[in-house]
Amino acid sequence: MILQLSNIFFQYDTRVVLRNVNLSVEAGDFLGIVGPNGSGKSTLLKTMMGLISPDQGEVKLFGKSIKEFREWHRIGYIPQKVNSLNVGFPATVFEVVSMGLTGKKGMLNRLSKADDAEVEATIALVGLQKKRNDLIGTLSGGQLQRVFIARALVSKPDVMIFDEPTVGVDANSMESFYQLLEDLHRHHKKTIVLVSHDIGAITTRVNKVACINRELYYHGDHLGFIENQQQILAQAYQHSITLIEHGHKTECSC
Ligand SMILES: Nc1ncnc2c1ncn2[C@@H]1O[C@H](COP(=O)(O)OP(=O)(O)OP(=O)(O)O)[C@@H](O)[C@H]1O
Repeated sequence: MILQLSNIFFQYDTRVVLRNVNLSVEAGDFLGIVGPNGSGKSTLLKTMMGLISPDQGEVKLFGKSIKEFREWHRIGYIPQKVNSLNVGFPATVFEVVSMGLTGKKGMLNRLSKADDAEVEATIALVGLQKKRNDLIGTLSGGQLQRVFIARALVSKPDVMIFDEPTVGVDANSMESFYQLLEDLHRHHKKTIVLVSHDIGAITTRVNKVACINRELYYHGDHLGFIENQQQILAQAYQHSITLIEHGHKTECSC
């Protein structure tokens, strides 16, 4: 078992965001997590990564309680809004991808020739060989996203966790992004967890789906989700009401 969340409750101040969530990720899963705006998807990922602690419940990574877990290089996390990060930072593609190894080796250790070769191979894997020496500030949104994927990938994680990776990426790059994920899953045996708004796009690519709106409404095989999609989404989205207030349209999932 790669990841196990048991009876997770979490609230920001008085607002309950996760209620009794039980979710597991097994080796070989390609899990898509869907749900309305503000339904707790990012909070769920942050809980998985130990960035926030649940008020109740237990998180286990690779069979170990998250409190004792230290092998963070086994998990590659690509946070939301990679594209809006400060890309004025004067570093090349090679340098940024190399940073993915410093966590594993420690900041003060120089990279060996073998490490450099690993960085080169990872840059090639995401299709950026020609951009190797370019400053990241000169890249398109789709290319920049690949740099961050390579940075997460270079330490050879077993699982890669993506939070809304296609936001700000154009349609062509999106298609090649999904192809890259498929390649990582199928040929490089990576377990993948992907949060997305784009239900149609992901349910045809993943093999498991979790549908959340604070509580979990579905977790299982993607075909089971597709078959019962209308019913599951109606239940999960039933509290997502659109309020018209003073002429402004406000999405409220409450
Ligand atoms: N740091 C925070 N402090 C207080 N409330 C927060 C904080 N972060 C998120 N929230 C609230 O918690 C709820 C869940 O947010 P979260 O970002 O987990 O949802 P999401 O499903 O990822 O949303 P989206 O699809 O819009 O990215 C929202 O109502 C949000 O406003």
